[in-house]
Amino acid sequence: MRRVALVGGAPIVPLGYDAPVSFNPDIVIMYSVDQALSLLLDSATPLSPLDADTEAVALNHAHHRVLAHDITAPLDVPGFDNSAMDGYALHIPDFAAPPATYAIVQRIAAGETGAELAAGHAARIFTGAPIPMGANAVVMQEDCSVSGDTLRVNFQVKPQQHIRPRGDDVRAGSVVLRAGTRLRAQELGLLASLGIASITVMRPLRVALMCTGNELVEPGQALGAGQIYNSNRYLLNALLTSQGYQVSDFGIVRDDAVTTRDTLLKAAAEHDIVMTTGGVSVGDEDHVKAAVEAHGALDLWRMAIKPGKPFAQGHIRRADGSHASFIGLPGNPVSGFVTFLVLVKPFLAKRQGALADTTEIQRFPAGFSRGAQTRREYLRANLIDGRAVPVANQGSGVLTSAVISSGLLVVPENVAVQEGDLLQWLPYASQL
Ligand SMILES: Nc1nc2c(c(=O)[nH]1)N[C@H]1C(S)=C(S)[C@@H](COP(=O)(O)OP(=O)(O)OC[C@H]3O[C@@H](n4cnc5c(N)ncnc54)[C@H](O)[C@@H]3O)O[C@H]1N2
Ligand code: MOO
Repeated sequence: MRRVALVGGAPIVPLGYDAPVSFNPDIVIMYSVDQALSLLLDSATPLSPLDADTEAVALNHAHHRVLAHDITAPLDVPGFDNSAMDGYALHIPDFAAPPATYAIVQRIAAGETGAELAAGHAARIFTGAPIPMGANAVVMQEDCSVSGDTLRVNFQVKPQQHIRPRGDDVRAGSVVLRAGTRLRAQELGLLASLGIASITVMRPLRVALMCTGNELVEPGQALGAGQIYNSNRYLLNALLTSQGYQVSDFGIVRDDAVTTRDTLLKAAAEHDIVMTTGGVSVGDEDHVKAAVEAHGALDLWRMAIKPGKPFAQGHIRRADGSHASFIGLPGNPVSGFVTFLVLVKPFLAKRQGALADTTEIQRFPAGFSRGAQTRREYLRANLIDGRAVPVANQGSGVLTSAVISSGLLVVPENVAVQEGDLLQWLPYASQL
């Protein structure tokens, strides 16, 4: 007979407890977040950059995509010594003490090339223009005076000042980006600076998203008694597309066993990942878990996290014997938001073939005190005067808590917090 762990009476897995790796359907264990995360990551097989899981895309379509191969610079950037300032390129013979005068003999704008500059001569030059042969420094126009064709410099000029040397940014032949890099704006700019017009990236993971619940109504439609709008669909679609995944939106799935099963199987046949919201707790109308167990397996269910305790993960078998990954997010929108950021995001990133996130852990002093809790809690909080202060209403259905906060403050399980204790801080800005 199944023993269902109840809130409060659950066999909470203490920190450091070495839980069995396989899910035993007769015993419902509460995994710690760390255990759950390592189970998830261990089970996340990356798409292979060697097979059909790659595609060539133009740079403008590569935002958020993951590089399939290392990128080696085909050229130096900049490709020539150039001026960092609007001013004058000088051929200074001896860098003697000021003042000094130079004959202005040429003018070089960006995109042009100049002639060799003789000793004691100056070239009018503009930012980005090539430094002419012979020039060994640039002075800013506001630092010197011009009279006719003569330039007067009243200060000590340093050799090579304001000259951006060839290869200063990137040297030809160096590896500039590693396979598995997720392309942000700055990586796209760098690739363009190398003249690269299209790149090979991993095909995006195909994610089927469905929201279960008879109470759900799409925005734009009238609400009946007891109904609510489907917020998870929009929240999760945005989270998934912000990471570059290809989302198939299955909309609302009604709470009945057959519809749930049929939709899950159809989604599994055509997608890498099947993601559901709702229906993973212990209620009679929670059909998702049962369908996954019947047509695959749950590898993970319930963990000591707040919000997000009923989080489920597993796989669904396809007709050909392969399987799709299953992610069952709790129905409460903030629980889905938090478990997506903490667990699903790194899982999907690894499945996609992205390099692991190596962002350094940030910590901030707690702006509050409170007793120990058995679940690790991710409080929606703000940084105020250098302290992390949770927003007032932390309900797992209270989406405004995620809107008015700037990140998640992590309160470890079984630890009492004293004001000033350093707690891990996960800013949304680095998450989304
Ligand atoms: N007896 C117990 N009841 C509950 C437990 C428990 O351990 N024992 N856990 C609670 C916790 S914690 C959570 S979280 C929820 C999660 O339940 P489910 O994942 O099965 O989700 P539902 O019951 O379907 O919905 C929960 C809640 O969220 C609302 N919801 C669902 N989908 C959406 C959506 N797409 N957009 C907006 N809101 C949605 C739904 O109406 C419910 O209010 O279970 C607790 N119960
Ligand atoms: O874990 Mo639930 O997400 O506390 O509301």
